[in-house]
Amino acid sequence: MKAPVRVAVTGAAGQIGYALLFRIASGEMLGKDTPVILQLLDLPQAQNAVKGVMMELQDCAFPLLAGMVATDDPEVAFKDADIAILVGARPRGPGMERADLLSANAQIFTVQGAALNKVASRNVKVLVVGNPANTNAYIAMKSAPDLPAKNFTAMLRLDHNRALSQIAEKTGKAVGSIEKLCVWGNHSPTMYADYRFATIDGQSVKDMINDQDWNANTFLPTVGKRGAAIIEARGLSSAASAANAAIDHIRDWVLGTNGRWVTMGIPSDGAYGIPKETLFGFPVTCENGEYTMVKDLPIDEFSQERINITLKELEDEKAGVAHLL
Ligand SMILES: NC(=O)C1=CN([C@@H]2O[C@H](COP(=O)(O)OP(=O)(O)OC[C@H]3O[C@@H](n4cnc5c(N)ncnc54)[C@H](O)[C@@H]3O)[C@@H](O)[C@H]2O)C=CC1
Ligand SMILES: O=C([O-])CC(=O)C(=O)O
Repeated sequence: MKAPVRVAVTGAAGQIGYALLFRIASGEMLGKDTPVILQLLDLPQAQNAVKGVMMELQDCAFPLLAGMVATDDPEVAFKDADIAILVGARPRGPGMERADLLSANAQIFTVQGAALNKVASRNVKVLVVGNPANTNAYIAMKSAPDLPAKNFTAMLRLDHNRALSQIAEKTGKAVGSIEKLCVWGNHSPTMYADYRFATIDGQSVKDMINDQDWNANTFLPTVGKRGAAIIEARGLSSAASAANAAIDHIRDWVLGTNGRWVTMGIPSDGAYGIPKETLFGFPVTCENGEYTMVKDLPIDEFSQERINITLKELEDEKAGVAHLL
């Protein structure tokens, strides 16, 4: 048995928290040989609800659950954390865009970035889920100057998974057979899900679909507006699929992807003309606990236009929070 891994989860009493914690404790995120200690953060008024979730976790008798802490203090929640999943933030309701949450949520991430900086493991892997996820991850990263910037990531995996399923449906092939898909940019309707490089059993997905009208007018809007469609249908934003994407993101980062591409929101190193440190969705592969961006992909005119639009939105969001940093 390995040593326990300290996993901090914020927003532990929320709906994503409820779909996430049991799967982490059962070993689905870090493997069936890795015990975990859950360090749960939520607001003071949610502490009772967190206690209830902890009682249920206890009642599952998970052999891998080596300990639990509940707190409203980020410096307690992040103490020596190896992994920090920052979910706690306000979700949007019908008619809102994720960027509308910026003023409500931005300050959460200055405080939590500073707390991570002070008390977390120096190798902590941070995943920001709370919206707007890219800019919140950027704020946390800038608020934690003593931690490596590369440790701060934003969740684009739900978009990636949504795109996989749309392509599987269109081609009639199995989701698991699709390789080399990626989603560029912001977790917002401007994201650019790109199947130009994707293959199924070695065959080009672009050639199989061969329908640019479907790409531009059906696929991209469906993936880009899926979060809003779920809010419309459920009256609440996605929770189980978001928790599932968070599990996928951390599992792949920690345990590796065996050469397969996945999408992560990561600080740019300047590649593809994306300014350094911009938290942007890129194709990556993961190995030995590190991600590596897939470089030197050709960007055609349509793709460049889409990338410019999502970049512009991120730059505007960044300008909007400059006063906090
Ligand atoms: N990146 C992505 O793909 C996705 C992101 N989201 C976002 O995730 C966030 C959480 O969503 P839900 O769980 O559905 O919301 P929720 O409202 O059910 O739960 C949020 C929880 O966070 C807590 N919280 C609020 N401020 C906090 C703080 N400063 N510290 C610690 N906890 C705090 C609340 O008390 C609540 O328990 C939202 O911002 C939502 O928009 C949701 C789906 C997908
Ligand atoms: O749409 C929302 O507000 C929640 C979310 O980020 C998603 O489902 O992609």
